[in-house]
Amino acid sequence: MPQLRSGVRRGRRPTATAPLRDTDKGKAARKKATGRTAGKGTARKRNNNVVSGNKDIEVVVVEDGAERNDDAALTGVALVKVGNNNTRVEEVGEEVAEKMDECDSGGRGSDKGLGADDEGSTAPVPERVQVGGSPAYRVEKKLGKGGFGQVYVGRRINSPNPNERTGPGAVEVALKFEHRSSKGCNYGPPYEWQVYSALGGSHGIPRVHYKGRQNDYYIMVMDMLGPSLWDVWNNNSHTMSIEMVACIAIEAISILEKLHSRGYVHGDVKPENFLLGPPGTPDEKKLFLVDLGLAVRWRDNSTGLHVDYDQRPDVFRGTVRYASAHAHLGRTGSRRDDLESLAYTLIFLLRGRLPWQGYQGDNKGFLVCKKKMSTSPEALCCLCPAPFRQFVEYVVNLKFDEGPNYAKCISLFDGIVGPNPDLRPINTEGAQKLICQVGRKRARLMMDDDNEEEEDWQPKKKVRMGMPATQWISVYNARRPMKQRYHYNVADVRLDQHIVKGNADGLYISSVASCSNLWALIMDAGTGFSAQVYELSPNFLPKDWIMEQWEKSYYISAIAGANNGSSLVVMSKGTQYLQQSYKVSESFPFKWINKKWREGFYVTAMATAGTRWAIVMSRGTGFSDQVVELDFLYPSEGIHRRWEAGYRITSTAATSDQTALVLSIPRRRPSDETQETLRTSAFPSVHVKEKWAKNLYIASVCYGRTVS
Ligand SMILES: Nc1ncnc2c1ncn2[C@@H]1O[C@H](COP(=O)(O)OP(=O)(O)OP(=O)(O)O)[C@@H](O)[C@H]1O
Repeated sequence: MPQLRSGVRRGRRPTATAPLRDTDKGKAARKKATGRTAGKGTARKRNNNVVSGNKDIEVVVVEDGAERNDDAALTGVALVKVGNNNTRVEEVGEEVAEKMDECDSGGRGSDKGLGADDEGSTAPVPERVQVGGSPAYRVEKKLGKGGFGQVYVGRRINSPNPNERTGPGAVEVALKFEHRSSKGCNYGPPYEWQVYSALGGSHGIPRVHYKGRQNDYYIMVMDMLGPSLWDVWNNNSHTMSIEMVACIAIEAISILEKLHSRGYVHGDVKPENFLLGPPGTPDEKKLFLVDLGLAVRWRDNSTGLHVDYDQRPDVFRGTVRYASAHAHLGRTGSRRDDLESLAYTLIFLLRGRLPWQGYQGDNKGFLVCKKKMSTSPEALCCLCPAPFRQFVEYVVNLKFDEGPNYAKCISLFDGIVGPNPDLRPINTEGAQKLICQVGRKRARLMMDDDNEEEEDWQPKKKVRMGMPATQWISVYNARRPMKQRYHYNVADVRLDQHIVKGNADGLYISSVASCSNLWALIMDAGTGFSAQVYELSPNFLPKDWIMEQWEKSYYISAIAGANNGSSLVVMSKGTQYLQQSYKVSESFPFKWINKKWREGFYVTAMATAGTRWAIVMSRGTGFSDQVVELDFLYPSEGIHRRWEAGYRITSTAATSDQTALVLSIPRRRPSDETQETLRTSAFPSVHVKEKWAKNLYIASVCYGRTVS
């Protein structure tokens, strides 16, 4: 069954006259299109000589194998040819990730990445510390080291009360050192200080008593805590009882609820960042969450509104093993991400391993995210009690701005732990308070005859199922009635005859796609082109041919690639483009796109061949802004959010792993901005006709990954 996506409609509908259209059988048009004939450079494969001297053309060609081809990972090199002569080498892609898991083989501290090379991690820390009006401390044993700082025991020198255990006068404190040259201190004191000022001492967050700079180090004096959950798991032969993990779930959810209620998301939830209180003290069964260096606001402080949705596929924040799939994909962090990371933390503690451990190399983040998306909650939680699966299912299906039902999540695990809170291996006091609060609120709601609390726990459409599927994605725009024609399952040898016939009928190719090494071809009378050429090539893409056509002032208007590596490139005259570049890459080249955006280029065509991507970017497009939605499944939520913000899909492409949609804001808005999308297993031949009947015409089509 096709899955109909409701589209957006803005502005007036034009007064409809019956649209003119052909069928896939290549029938003659019922009426000749508006007097246009195939232009002077008639749409045929041609081999004219190169005309030199066109200074407006910039060519960016990254040939297969000419670079590391891994834009998503680190730096690559692109050959940039300006005009006909000057070739220079350009660095493309900069390191954007803030913290990454560099070695995922397990082991404490080994999965914390950036910052390890900072001067701060090698320069010796002072032997004596006194900052911000604090007492003087002697620096003792090292407690831990992360990507940003190092944490040591601080022992008060000349303590008036040697029994003072906590608070500003405590004999023993934790000292977190960050070198002034470390990545987190580029603009002064570590960002984490601000977050601790806002959150320190709130339920489950340790208190910071003093902070200040001493010589080269920024130093934070905080409550001394005990082992992390990773330490406990590691010291217990890599196991943890179900009851212990269920208690951790209960208390961790209540800590996150409190942190979220203050407008923040933590951004790096993992076993290493949950610490117990110091052993042998009344807090030894109490859970704390540390490391607020990646915390961000999900709620704007001044407006009180949820922050805006965005996706920057080159930005990764967090730890690879536990990061949410949305974090991998560079989506703005929100409450759902902390809960997804908590779910992975719990499963890790319970099962001792996550299915995406062990990947290495430059594209590790990609492989881990792909595995996360294709692992169903059932597979992830097999052998775990049902509440764990229910929790995973709930959190991976949360929407960007959805308020999680924390109390309901806690109640899932409540049945696993013993009834007497005093006998539980982890103190669940905070969660008890939350459940009581919610209970009181619910009682009030029930008196008001309002059952809102329960609504968000109703079964909803599951987004992540763990079952990969490939489909056709077709995009339809409202247009004045016009002639449009499609062909699909077209073998190489049949292409020419369809194109010649279309041209004779006044049609030009507007989109191309490929499925199973057969081509799909959309031709219509609404392109505005005056001439068109095309090339069917065994290469992805045919560089020499493209450069020849560029010299003759043709610009790439549509591209498609087949699994066998061949490509179909369509170049046209009459586009509004002024300059064009393209890049072929092994992974989606978001860094390159980002760089070209800054130079005034916009994506105007995309294609894939197997796992490779080709992106064409042009100047003079008439777009005022552009964004990318990239996902391991059809990014339905992202598209709806972009639609609401005024974007419309302008290019699509998909591999068998990922779908990419480029959405743009046109400088001149059409009177009817209706756009709809459709996902179908077979080419949507019947559906296209239904769309035509509503004056909706195919604007873009591709075949690839839609379901995970
Ligand atoms: N208050 C504390 N008491 C005891 N140990 C602590 C305390 N704070 C941190 N630690 C230890 O130091 C380690 C590193 O601390 P933290 O996570 O804050 O540093 P980081 O550099 O920000 O780490 P990351 O790379 O995870 O961001 C923790 O995993 C923990 O073992």
